[in-house]
Amino acid sequence: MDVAVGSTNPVKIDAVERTLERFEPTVTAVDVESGVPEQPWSVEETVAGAENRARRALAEASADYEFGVGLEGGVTRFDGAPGVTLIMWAAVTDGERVERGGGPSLRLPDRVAERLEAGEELGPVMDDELDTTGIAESDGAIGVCTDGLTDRTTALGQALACAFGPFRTTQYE
Ligand SMILES: O=c1[nH]c(=O)c2ncn([C@@H]3O[C@H](COP(=O)(O)OP(=O)(O)OP(=O)(O)O)[C@@H](O)[C@H]3O)c2[nH]1
Ligand SMILES: [Mg+2]
Repeated sequence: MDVAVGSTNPVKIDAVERTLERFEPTVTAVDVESGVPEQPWSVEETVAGAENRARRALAEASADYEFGVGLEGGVTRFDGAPGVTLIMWAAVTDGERVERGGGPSLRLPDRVAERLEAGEELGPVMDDELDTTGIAESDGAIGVCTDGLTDRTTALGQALACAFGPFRTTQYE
């Protein structure tokens, strides 16, 4: 099974390889535009980014690729909930149908949220606050903010499972 992923971020490629392991996929990174801002600021924008990445990755891959996958991280405010929430969404397409799946979400620290509201992007803000380099390519904000109870690979993998599963099960026929 050949899968084209709309990102070159190794953590996203790893999430796809690990989650789909039982299908023994060949996973290829395709450098595509998400078509949304670097830091999406709503569920709609985040889902749109995931869908664009999935469609564009499949369109740019060679013809024998079966699936395009898009993974997108975003932030949003939810009515009635305090602060700014990190969200992540996956989209999978077979070229006709598109399925979407949501991943874990959690409230970001207020000092991080304030900088996002000023227009900054989460990855660089986390690196700056933590004095790390490339946290978005390893544990991610979700790994740091859960004290390692989960990490970005696992979290994105959960979103992917929810978007990919409907292509495998007969429950939707
Ligand atoms: O979903 C996430 N889970 C996390 O735990 C996490 N930690 C940081 N970020 C940041 O969220 C922004 C949009 O993410 P994103 O989908 O554009 O990813 P990315 O920029 O890392 O890769 P890519 O755009 O090259 O594919 C980027 O600033 C990421 O650094 C996370 N996103
Ligand atoms: Mg990005």
